[in-house]
Amino acid sequence: MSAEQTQTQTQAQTHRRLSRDLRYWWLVLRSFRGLSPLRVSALALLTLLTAAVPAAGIWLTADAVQAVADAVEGVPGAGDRLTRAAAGLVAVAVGEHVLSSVAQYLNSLLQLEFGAAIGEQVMVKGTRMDLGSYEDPEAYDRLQRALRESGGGTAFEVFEEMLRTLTSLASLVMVSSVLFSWNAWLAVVILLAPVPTLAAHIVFSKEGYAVEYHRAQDRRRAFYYQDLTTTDSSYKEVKLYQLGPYLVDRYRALVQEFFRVDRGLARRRHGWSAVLGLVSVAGSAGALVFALKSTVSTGRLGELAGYLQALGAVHVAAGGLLLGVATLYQNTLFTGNLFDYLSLPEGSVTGGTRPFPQRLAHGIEFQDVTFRYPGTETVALDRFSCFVPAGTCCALVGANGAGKSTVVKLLTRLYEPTSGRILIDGVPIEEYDTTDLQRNIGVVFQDFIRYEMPVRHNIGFGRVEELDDTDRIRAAAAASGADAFVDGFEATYDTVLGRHFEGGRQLSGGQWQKIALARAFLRDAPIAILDEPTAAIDPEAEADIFGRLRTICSRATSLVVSHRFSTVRVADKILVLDGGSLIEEGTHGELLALGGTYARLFRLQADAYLTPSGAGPAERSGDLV
Ligand SMILES: Nc1ncnc2c1ncn2[C@@H]1O[C@H](COP(=O)(O)OP(=O)(O)OP(=O)(O)O)[C@@H](O)[C@H]1O
Repeated sequence: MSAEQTQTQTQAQTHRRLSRDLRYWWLVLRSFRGLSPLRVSALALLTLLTAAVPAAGIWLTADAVQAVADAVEGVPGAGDRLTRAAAGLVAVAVGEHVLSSVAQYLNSLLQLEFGAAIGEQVMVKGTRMDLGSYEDPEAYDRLQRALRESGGGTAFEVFEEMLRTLTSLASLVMVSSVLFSWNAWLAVVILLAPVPTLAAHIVFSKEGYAVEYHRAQDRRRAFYYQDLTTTDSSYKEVKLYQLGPYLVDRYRALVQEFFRVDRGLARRRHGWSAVLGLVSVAGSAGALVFALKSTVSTGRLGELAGYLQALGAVHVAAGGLLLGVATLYQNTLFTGNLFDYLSLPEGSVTGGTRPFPQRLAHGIEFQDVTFRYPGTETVALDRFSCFVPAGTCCALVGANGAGKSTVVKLLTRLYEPTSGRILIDGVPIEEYDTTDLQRNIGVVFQDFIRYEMPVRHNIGFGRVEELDDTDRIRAAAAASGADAFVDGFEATYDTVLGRHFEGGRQLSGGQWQKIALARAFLRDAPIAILDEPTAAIDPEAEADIFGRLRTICSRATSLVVSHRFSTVRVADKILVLDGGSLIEEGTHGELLALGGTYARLFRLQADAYLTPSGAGPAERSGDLV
């Protein structure tokens, strides 16, 4: 590439970066829209007013010192000038104090308001994102980077730095006009002195950000190792497999690598800052000597006092500018993570306007559905077709990775099929209003949530608008068998579950699962999906739930994913998946008679239970289907 092309490319990059930064600044300012306009404008005005303080101070100091010198010489009127200048200096000092006290108060209020608003926006956005954004590592990294900014602290700092930079600039301009009115050359030297240090700060802030950006995965890994050694859910395994030292070693290796890179950066940053800072110091010292010498020839002592104060004022304003620009640059990049996240496209899964039926009349149909997870080549479903008649209970079985949960994700519209169609009551699924569709599906996922909240919420979240309807919550708990233990709690449905909060009560795995089932039952929706709903529930309770499933989900068309044949056999229809395709379907009896995969696996599991001694059922059959 020629030097000219490289230059053009660099210019284009700079241009792109600048317009991106301008966009982020605009987004930061726009985020203030919902906050108190009076507070925002008062803060901006007060902060900018403080910019006039240094120039006024220099002017008045020069006046006062000259008046003192003239008074000593007995120049007429010098005493009055001195009184005026001294009064001016006092007024400026008091004014600055009042302005900055009020500005600090407004600043702290706005910071609280801003943090709360951004935190809320991040949460709302999280609920609107596609599942793909959570399951794709790159998108998840972006999400995590944004979460780190979700307190709004960095974005607010950008606002503060914009103000500080503007104030410092305004202050420099005003000080310059005073200095230029005295001596142009001296003004130039004083003003340029801080530039080299400024340049070093900007360059290294940029490098620091790039380093942090590229290590996002490793940072997350380090947090993960920390998490494994400090959370209740992983404690038992880490302890008994003695994983502690290994995890600490992995963590240490990562942070040592961070340290190695950061040390290199710190050496260069501080080395260059020291060298370039020396240039700045030399500039200021030269200006000082020049000011002293020129005062000898002009005899204007007031101006000398002004120069000396100006050196300090320029140092402070340039420092403010330096800090403002450097931190503004770095924080703009970090806050970019937040705004990039907030402006991510929402819901690639598109829906229509058709309301979802209260009860299915025909059924659910998958027609030649193929699905690949975004960013992967693996075909999770391969021309999958099936029909689940309305009002029936259909079971999905298949080996691990066969595609069962993927069917659930497509039916619940968490993903869109790559090709093929899903019809509900003969209508393509995308014609239904997505929110309405999701409201009309009661689902228990394999990895359901254990809300660290009262039982009422854990069950009531099935119909959040009816959280206070204790009778319905009780009925749902009775349907899943959760009432048996909840009624035994002192605070019954107001008992807080989990261990994270004070007074929380921990449940067993099976009890949690019954609570999750109650949540889905409460929904009383036309479609019920239970993805491995009873894996942790004892066989007696499982038989009871499934024996009554039709009564519990009386209006529903249900889809049950299970590895347990005792659960599966009661279904009206069983779909057997293998490698993302449907390989067999029928009732339990029909599939046994067919003598295919289902029959083989059923017998394997049944034999394992009937084997009098030796290997236990789990060992013999495992999770074969
Ligand atoms: N989020 C994802 N991103 C990429 N690939 C995925 C994702 N989830 C699942 N897969 C892949 O899709 C295929 C089907 O997975 P799925 O979870 O549907 O299987 P399953 O039948 O439910 O398995 P199991 O019985 O273990 O729950 C598997 O090959 C799996 O590796």
